[in-house]
Parts: sequence; structure tokens; C-alpha cells
Amino acid sequence: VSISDVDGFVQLNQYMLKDEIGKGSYGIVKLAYDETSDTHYAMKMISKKKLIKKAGFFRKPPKKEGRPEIRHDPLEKLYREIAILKKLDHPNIVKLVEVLDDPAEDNLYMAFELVDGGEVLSLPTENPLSEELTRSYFRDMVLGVEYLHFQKIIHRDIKPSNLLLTDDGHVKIADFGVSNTFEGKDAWLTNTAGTPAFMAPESLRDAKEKYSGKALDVWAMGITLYSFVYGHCPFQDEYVLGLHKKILTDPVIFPESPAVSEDLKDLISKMLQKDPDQRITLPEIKVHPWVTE
Ligand SMILES: COc1ccc(C(=O)/C=C\Nc2cc(OC)c(C(=O)O)cc2Cl)cc1
Repeated sequence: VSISDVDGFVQLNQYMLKDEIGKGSYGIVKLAYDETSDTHYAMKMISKKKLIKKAGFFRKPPKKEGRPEIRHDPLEKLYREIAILKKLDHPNIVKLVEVLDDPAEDNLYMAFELVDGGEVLSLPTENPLSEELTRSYFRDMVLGVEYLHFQKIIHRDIKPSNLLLTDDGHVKIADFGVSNTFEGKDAWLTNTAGTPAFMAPESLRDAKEKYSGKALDVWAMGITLYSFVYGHCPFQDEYVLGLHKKILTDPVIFPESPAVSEDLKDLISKMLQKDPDQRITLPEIKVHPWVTE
């Protein structure tokens, strides 16, 4: 990897890095321009040192007997994410084009096809989406997640900020930083991962039983669907333990306004079923009246 500073812009191999267009726990995403192909990319920059430090200090002490914390080298997790991304090829999944990883360099760079519209919706918002637009984006999400599950991948962080909007109004799923791969029919998980307001109740119970990975993604898609039409998540609390309690025990409240169709409320209720065995599945979602309308 050759890095040079060209009048304030960093040149990284054939890419000229420009403004920051995304930021998160993972690091930052910059607009990158490849003059050889006159093409723009989204360049995700990850500091390997920061990853190692984050895993080091803040790692919880090993839990009491029953649920041993599996310790993974954070870089090994990153290389697993990259291996996952490299094998994915679907119109509703972000496309990883190239990885620039110089062992001598602290930063690792992931060049993705640029999805022009950025995040589909930032929460909370006073201007939630119409049902028609929500249905279009939701259909794309369903196809993307169905493809991931078929590839034996659980995303585990489905939420609006990880859904990117193309210039022709389609949605691509991004950020596989906490995803799991599995063998067989489904993943049987025990750890919690993802974003608190989108976590399923079964992943918050301290019991030792394992739970289905696919059902976690369906739950997060339900929270996302609710937030598209109402502009905020159904369960919110300033304290994470208060949030967990609400997710575990509170029923979903549908505000009077904005007015939402009975079919959509029915689908959201079935996706936010607290018992994962009763929760609607992806094949059933695909034939739900609101989706097929
Ligand atoms: C306003 O215009 C904009 C156009 C594009 C963006 C944008 O792309 C942002 C994030 N992008 C990504 C993040 C990812 O993880 C966190 C991953 C991944 O790791 O899968 C991939 C991508 Cl692409 C933002 C604003």
C-alpha cells in the first residue's frame, strides 16, 4: 500500500481519499476516487490497533459457569468478516471490491461499491417514511436477509443506519462487523451482539439456553420496519437495563398517528413476538398480505 499526501488529499494506491461520509464504532468511511476508472468508492478505514485495544481493555471478565465467553482475537474477527463479504454477491448486499491491508500499516482499508444515497433513514425523525416507500425498502431487506440466511450468515445488526440507499431507490444491507456464520439449518447462539434497541428478548434473558440466529434478524427487521413508519424505535430507554426490561416485557404500542394500515400493524406484531418459536419466519413474511399487497 503506497500512501502519499497530494495537496491535502491522501492517495492510497489508485484511490484518492476525500470527505468522510460515514462513522461508527468500526472506524470511518471516506469517499474515495479512483482516477484510473473514474469511479467513486466508499472506503471503510479500520485501525487494527484500535480493534485490539477495544477487545483488550473492555472485554468483560469471564462469566460465571455456564456461558463461557468465547475469546476471539479481534483481528481474526475482522478477517472473518472480510472472508464473509468476499463471497457475497447480491443486489441488496453492499459489494466489497478490494481490501488494502499492509501488515506494516495500522489501518486496513475496505473499498466498497459506492451506494450514493447513504443511510436510508436516521433515527429519530419527525419525517418517517410512507407505507409505500416502507414496503419497497422492506421487500429489498427481506431479499437481502433471505440471501444471507441462505449463505448461512446471521447479520445480527439489521437497523436503518446499516441500510444504504441506491440512486434508483433500492436498499443494500451493510456492516457485517458482528455477523455470525453457521453450519446446518440455523445458528444456535448464546452471546448478545448488535445494537441494544434492536436486540431480541431471547438474547437478553440470562438463561443458558441457545436461541435461533435467524429469528434474531427477523426481530431486528421488525424493529426497523416499525421505525420506518413511526420515526422511532418501539422500545426506548435512556438506561440500557431499562431498555432490556421493556424489550422483555412491554407490548408494542402503535401510536394513533401517523395512521398505519391494519395489515402492517399485524406484520409488525408477528415480527415482534417475544417468543422466538411463535415469531413469524422469513418465508411466512414473504407471503404476508402487507408485503404482497
Ligand atoms: C451521502 O452519501 C453517502 C454515501 C455512502 C455512504 C456510506 O457508504 C456509508 C457507510 N458505508 C459502509 C459501512 C459499512 O460498515 C459500517 C460497510 C460494511 O462493512 O459492510 C460497508 C459500507 Cl459501503 C454514506 C453517505
